[in-house]
Amino acid sequence: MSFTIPPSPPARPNRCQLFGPGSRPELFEKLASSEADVINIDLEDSVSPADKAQARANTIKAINEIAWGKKTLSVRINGLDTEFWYKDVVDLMEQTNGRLDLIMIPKAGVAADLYAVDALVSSIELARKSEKRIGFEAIIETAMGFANVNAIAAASKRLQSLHLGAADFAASMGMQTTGIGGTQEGYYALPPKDAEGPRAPAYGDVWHSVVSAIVAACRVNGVLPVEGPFGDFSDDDGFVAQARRVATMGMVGKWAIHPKQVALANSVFTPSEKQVTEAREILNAMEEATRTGQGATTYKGRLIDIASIKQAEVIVKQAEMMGV
Ligand SMILES: CC(=O)SCCNC(=O)CCNC(=O)[C@H](O)C(C)(C)COP(=O)(O)OP(=O)(O)OC[C@H]1O[C@@H](n2cnc3c(N)ncnc32)[C@H](O)[C@@H]1OP(=O)(O)O
Ligand SMILES: O=CC(=O)O
Ligand SMILES: [Mg+2]
Repeated sequence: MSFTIPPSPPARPNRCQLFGPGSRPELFEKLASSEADVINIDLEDSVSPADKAQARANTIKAINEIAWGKKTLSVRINGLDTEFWYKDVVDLMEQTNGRLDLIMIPKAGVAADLYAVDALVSSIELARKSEKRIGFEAIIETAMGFANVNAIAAASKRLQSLHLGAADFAASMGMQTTGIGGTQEGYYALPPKDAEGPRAPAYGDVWHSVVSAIVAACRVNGVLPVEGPFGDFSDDDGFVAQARRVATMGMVGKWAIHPKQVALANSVFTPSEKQVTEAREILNAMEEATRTGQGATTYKGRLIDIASIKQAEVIVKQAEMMGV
């Protein structure tokens, strides 16, 4: 272990973040009564420019009037290159009653993007003598954000989670796709020309490198790594496959852009009974090994050692936080 110990991320469940446009107030009660851990009301890309002011007003009313229960409540503001974002922040902070938990910053490109929002939020909190400190979420969804992900993850003490936004990321990288997340038709390899058997394509994971970069940046800085949208809400199997891939890589949750995706995300990001039982058995086996002076032993025919304790603890801690 390095002498530098990374901070722990916020200890709250973040398995599913359900999004709804601020311009569709008829959805707000449905967001509040969903099973998602986090609710994101969107003022950005799901709201047309002509609706921005009304969406902001709807959102402020909803934050003040709807019973959000124990949900973490977040609003995605407009990008820092627009004329909308400063008023999003000022109005949200000055006209809500303390129920808002997080502000989501889209298209974060450099650490100073978070610094700028932090300065504005801090000034408003000081002016209002606010006891609550608003947290941040930021989306990595541009080539610039990818290139600067480590600096962005370290940019503000308010930052609680970093997200991959596959749609904008694909556009910014110049990727040849219009699909939002998941397996991409063009990203495959074929067996060599003279290999035996059928020449079936093997699809690769086009998001792998950016997911890995986000997870590492988050783990170094005590921030939660979260996957963004999966646009084809008719494809449950595709959603689950994508969610399982990123859960295996260390992400803690995923967005839902339709209510039918909430249960899918919750099931993937809640450790299963089998995983928890196995993790507890590994901890017991290692306790026994330690008692008899061994650093390594076997569990179900495979090696486990002191590193296995840390792996098993990840799953047990997740299960305890989620009450399973
Ligand atoms: C790339 C990005 O930036 S993604 C993040 C920003 N995007 C968003 O926030 C989009 C969020 N999602 C939506 O706006 C909508 O779900 C859409 C446009 C995709 C589909 O909307 P609809 O055509 O109304 O969906 P559909 O008819 O299947 O809805 C089924 C039911 O779920 C409800 N519903 C739909 N979307 C949502 C939602 N996001 N949250 C809660 N409930 C919802 C509908 O009101 C409907 O309820 P009902 O059965 O009581 O009538
Ligand atoms: O904001 C999300 C995205 O995929 O773009
Ligand atoms: Mg986006």
